[in-house]
Amino acid sequence: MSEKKPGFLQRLFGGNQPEPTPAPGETVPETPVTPDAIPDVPEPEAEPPAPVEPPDLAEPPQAPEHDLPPGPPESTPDYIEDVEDDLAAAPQAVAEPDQPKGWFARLASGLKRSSDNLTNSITSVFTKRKLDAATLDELEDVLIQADLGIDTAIAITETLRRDRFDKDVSGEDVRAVLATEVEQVLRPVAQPLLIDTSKKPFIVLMIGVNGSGKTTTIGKLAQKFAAEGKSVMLAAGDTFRAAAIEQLQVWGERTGAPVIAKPAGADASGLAFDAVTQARAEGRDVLIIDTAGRLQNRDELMNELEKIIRVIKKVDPEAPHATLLTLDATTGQNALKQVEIFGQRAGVTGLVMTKLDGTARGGILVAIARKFSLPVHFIGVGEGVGDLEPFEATDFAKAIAGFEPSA
Ligand SMILES: Nc1nc2c(ncn2[C@@H]2O[C@H](COP(=O)(O)OP(=O)(O)OP(=O)(O)O)[C@@H](O)[C@H]2O)c(=O)[nH]1
Repeated sequence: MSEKKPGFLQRLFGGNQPEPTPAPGETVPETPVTPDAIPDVPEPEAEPPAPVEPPDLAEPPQAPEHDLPPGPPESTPDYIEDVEDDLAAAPQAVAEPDQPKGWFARLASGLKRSSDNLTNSITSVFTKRKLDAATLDELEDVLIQADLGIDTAIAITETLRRDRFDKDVSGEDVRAVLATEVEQVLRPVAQPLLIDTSKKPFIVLMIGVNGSGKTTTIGKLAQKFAAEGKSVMLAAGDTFRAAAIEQLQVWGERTGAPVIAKPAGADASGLAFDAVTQARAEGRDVLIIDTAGRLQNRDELMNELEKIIRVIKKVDPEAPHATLLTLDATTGQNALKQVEIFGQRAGVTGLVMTKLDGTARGGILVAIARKFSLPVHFIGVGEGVGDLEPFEATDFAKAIAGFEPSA
């Protein structure tokens, strides 16, 4: 699935850098990505999800808020048809899958803030200096501040201490060691999401904190699976927000996947049950279930998530076959807590890291990989449908260390 087009190297450090997505919790003052953006440590207090919110500005086109009449679940409820009429008249805000750049260029471009942050700091530490203990200490600080995690920071400095102590070391030498170490950490977790076609449907449950990119990722995945010829169904399990239901309907329209939805405020477990039953009856290949965003420290919301999973298991005891946690890279260290708690409560089977384009803290993925060894299936470096790709350790390691793919 990974697309490698020629010509991307020139754009690696590229001039036509898109305006980075603002990153909540960044040290650099920025404008928030969305109203739902999650602040960094200390952990924010959750606002209980509101039944109706105005749509995110950066989301796909949103119809005006509708009063959603109650009714039985069905593939295309009447109120959705009204929404679709409105959407048809609205401009399409979701990026078209036309991607002038190759994937590595987009990855490098997206990770540019992270890699600039690292490479500039490394360069400032290694300006014509022999490698001594003080320099190694400084380097360790730089690596920790880049969110790579203490273990990785120590591994890198220990390698340098062993091989290069008291010798001239350039920033580029250090970046090479960094790339090698990061790749070693990431290689075991870079695993594709394998769809077991013997499951009809293969059920993917998408979970994560508010605004982490669940719905957008579902849309991007639906597009990928549909392009592979799979028959996909979506379930609008974020029943807290009418806008989220509509957002998923837009993705359903775009990808040709029917969307099981209920009016906002409906019971998410009931919706999941109906969706699994219907997808099974229709012999669908893949069912992707959206869920409302919830902070991991909100016990009652985590209980609700556990209930959704119990209800899914009533129809298929082996399901969900994949429980994917979407992590917003801009949340930095808080992502470690999210993996831990969602893992305990919901049995996360794999990770998707989004918004790597909006942060200088992409190193957090390395810390997460080392600590949890959970598969990382996909990373997102933009809002467009082509900005989600299977995760590849070598590409990521080279991009974050500021190298070209062939280096
Ligand atoms: N820059 C950037 N933005 C992204 C990426 N993935 C998602 N987004 C944006 O992040 C915002 C939130 O995405 P959603 O998919 O609505 O997040 P969610 O987790 O479903 O949100 P809730 O339903 O509120 O929990 C939207 O504006 C997306 O376009 C990414 O990889 N890069």
